[in-house]
Amino acid sequence: MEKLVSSWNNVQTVPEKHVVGAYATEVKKLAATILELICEGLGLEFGYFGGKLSEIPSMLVNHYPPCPDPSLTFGVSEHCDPNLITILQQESDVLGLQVLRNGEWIGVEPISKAFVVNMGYLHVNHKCSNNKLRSVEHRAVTNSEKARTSFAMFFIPNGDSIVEPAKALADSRNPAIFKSFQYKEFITHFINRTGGIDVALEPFKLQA
Ligand SMILES: O=C(O)CCC(=O)C(=O)O
Ligand SMILES: [Fe+2]
Repeated sequence: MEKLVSSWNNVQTVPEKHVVGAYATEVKKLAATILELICEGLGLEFGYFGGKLSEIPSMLVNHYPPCPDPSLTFGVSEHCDPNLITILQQESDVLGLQVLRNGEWIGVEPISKAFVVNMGYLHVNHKCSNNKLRSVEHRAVTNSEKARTSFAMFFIPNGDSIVEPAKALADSRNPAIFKSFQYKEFITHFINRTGGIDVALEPFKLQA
């Protein structure tokens, strides 16, 4: 985490680096605990998601000024986060985040002192676990009167790390449907893709 904070040395727009650094450190611990609990729940070995798969913390502060006509623009259009796990704090009581459930967009009400935990897009790679872990499509809408701010901390795999269906979760009844790939191969394809998010993993699918 020191690396993250020292990388802000030239960033004049982070006024309270020690506060942000302390926040990032605590959120990182939370993410590590959640990832360990997920491992335990899925029957994966201790530390499966630790290390390289969640090595790079990245913080994004989203600020959405009021928009006179929210029907004209999204704050953030629909997407799945292309990382391992995201811990999001909705700062104010303004509704903005929506998740797609059964084809319907549902508002995620901000709860004071609570985080939203998003499984990243890489978890579609765990379809071999019968979708026990799903990445949810989400978006942020704007508000006609109030500004909104959210803080997202993304935990991103190291570019060289290998992403693959967990061997402990794939068997003859639930065969792996994706091949192993390096995270950097995926993210390059994800960024440069021409279609929707459902095509981002196409090149990594195993032949049926
Ligand atoms: O502002 C939000 O609630 C969502 C932001 C988001 O999805 C993102 O930064 O990836
Ligand atoms: Fe997101």
